[in-house]
Amino acid sequence: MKKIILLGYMGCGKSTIAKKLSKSIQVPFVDLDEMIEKKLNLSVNAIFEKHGEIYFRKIEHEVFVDLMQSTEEMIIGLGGGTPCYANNHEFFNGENVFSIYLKASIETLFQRLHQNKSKRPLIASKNEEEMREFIAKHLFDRSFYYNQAQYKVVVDEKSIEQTVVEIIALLA
Ligand SMILES: Nc1ncnc2c1ncn2[C@@H]1O[C@H](COP(=O)(O)OP(=O)(O)O)[C@@H](O)[C@H]1O
Ligand SMILES: O=C(O)C1=C[C@@H](OP(=O)(O)O)[C@@H](O)[C@H](O)C1
Ligand SMILES: [Mg+2]
Repeated sequence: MKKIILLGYMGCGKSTIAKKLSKSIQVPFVDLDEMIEKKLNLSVNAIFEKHGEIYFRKIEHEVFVDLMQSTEEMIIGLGGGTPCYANNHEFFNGENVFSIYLKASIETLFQRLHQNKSKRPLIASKNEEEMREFIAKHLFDRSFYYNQAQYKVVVDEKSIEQTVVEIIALLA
C-alpha cells in the first residue's frame, strides 16, 4: 500500500499538513517525532538532552524503517533532519512511495519558527539574529537531501488548505 512522505525543514509545515491531508483524503497519518517520543516515552527535547543527537538519529532511523516496512497505507510527516541521516532518503524513490518536499523560504521558516522554537532543540537557545543565520546555512546544507524527493510543493504565501489541495492534485 502506498506511503505519502512529507519532508522539509523545521517549520515548513510537515506535521500540520500531514494531519490536514489525512482528514481530506482519509488516509491515516503518523508524525515521526511523535512515534519516537512514544517509543522512548520522552520528548524530543529530553532525548537530545539525555542521550544526545546521535542517539536520536539512530532511533529516528529505526522508527522510519519500521514504518516503511509495514504494509499499511499512511501519510508520514518526517522530522526536518530525517532525510539527512542514515541514508533515510533512499526510501524516497521506492515503489508505492510519494515523497513530497514542502519547500519554504528562509523568511517563511524564520517567521514560523522564531516564536515556536522551544520544542526544537537545534534552535531553542538561539536569538533572532543567530536563528536567521542558522536557518540559512542549515537549509543550504540540507537541500541536497530534500531535493531527493519525487515532488516539490512551494509553501510560501499559501494557506494550509491551499497546500493540501496542491498535494492532492499531485497524487491524482
Ligand atoms: N500555511 C501554513 N502551512 C503550514 N503551517 C503553517 C501555515 N501557516 C502557519 N503555519 C504554522 O507553522 C507551523 C508549522 O509547524 P509544523 O507543522 O510543526 O512544521 P514541521 O513539522 O515541518 O516542523 C505551525 O505552527 C503552523 O500552525
Ligand atoms: O530538523 C531537525 O533536525 C529536527 C526537526 C524536528 O522535527 P520538525 O521538523 O517537525 O520540527 C525534530 O525531529 C528534531 O527537533 C530535529
Ligand atoms: Mg513536525
